[in-house]
Amino acid sequence: MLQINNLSKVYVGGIRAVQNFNLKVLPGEIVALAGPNGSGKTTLIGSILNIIKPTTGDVSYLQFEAGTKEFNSISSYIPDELMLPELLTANEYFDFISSIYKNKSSKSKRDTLIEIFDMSKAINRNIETFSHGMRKKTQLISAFMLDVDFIILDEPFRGLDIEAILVLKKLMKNFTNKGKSILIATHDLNIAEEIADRVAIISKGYKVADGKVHELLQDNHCQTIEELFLTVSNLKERSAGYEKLINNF
Ligand SMILES: Nc1ncnc2c1ncn2[C@@H]1O[C@H](COP(=O)(O)OP(=O)(O)OP(=O)(O)O)[C@@H](O)[C@H]1O
Repeated sequence: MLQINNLSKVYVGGIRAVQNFNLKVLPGEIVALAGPNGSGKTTLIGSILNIIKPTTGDVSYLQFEAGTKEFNSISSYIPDELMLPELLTANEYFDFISSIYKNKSSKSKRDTLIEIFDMSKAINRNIETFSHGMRKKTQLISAFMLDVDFIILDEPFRGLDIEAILVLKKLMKNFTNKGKSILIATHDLNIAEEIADRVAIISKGYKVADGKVHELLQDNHCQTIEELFLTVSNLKERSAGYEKLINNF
């Protein structure tokens, strides 16, 4: 189980990006993390990856603390930015990732992923020649070819075509059906509702909702996940205000 315990982050200058945040991602679960711009998602993910040092609190998976060799060897991460080594071919990049994860990388999984993401013809080309979607697929293949216990995905569906979206949804379900865990950060609430077992909403650094979507809708007297998001993020009044502005635009 991935566990974020009472995590807070105050940046230099006093900005409180994350405040007393707790979250569990159980084996077999997909949890979606959503929140308005600037609400603390990136800070939280950075803390899980040990790129950002929390002011208080910690992150662990079973007995392994974030930042340890053990923690890193059982996790993989796909960032939203498509930063890849441009002068390597996709195949060379996969070799490189495999060499880091050593025996945790599977050649047969890699071949299957290349096939189902329709990348067979591209893998011997330099990444610098890839489109946005091909870069995303390259990152997804590099994460799902590994035998890790949990994956963190930042906006994994952004820029993928319809077929790749369907493939990714199935892959994610297949991964968690084996008792593994996925945390995705996304602004796409419809996909979050469709694929996540639980949704956690962060607003101004605080966790303001965490649960199954149908239960959260009921508890907050909301009809849709968008309405829920605006309600728990305290943005409902603002949204009524800008509706007026748009009507008079
Ligand atoms: N390095 C930094 N120094 C100071 N403040 C920062 C730093 N990084 C982020 N912040 C602040 O922390 C808060 C949370 O930012 P964060 O990037 O975690 O939000 P986010 O939810 O990922 O936003 P978005 O959806 O726009 O990507 C914001 O107020 C932001 O200005």
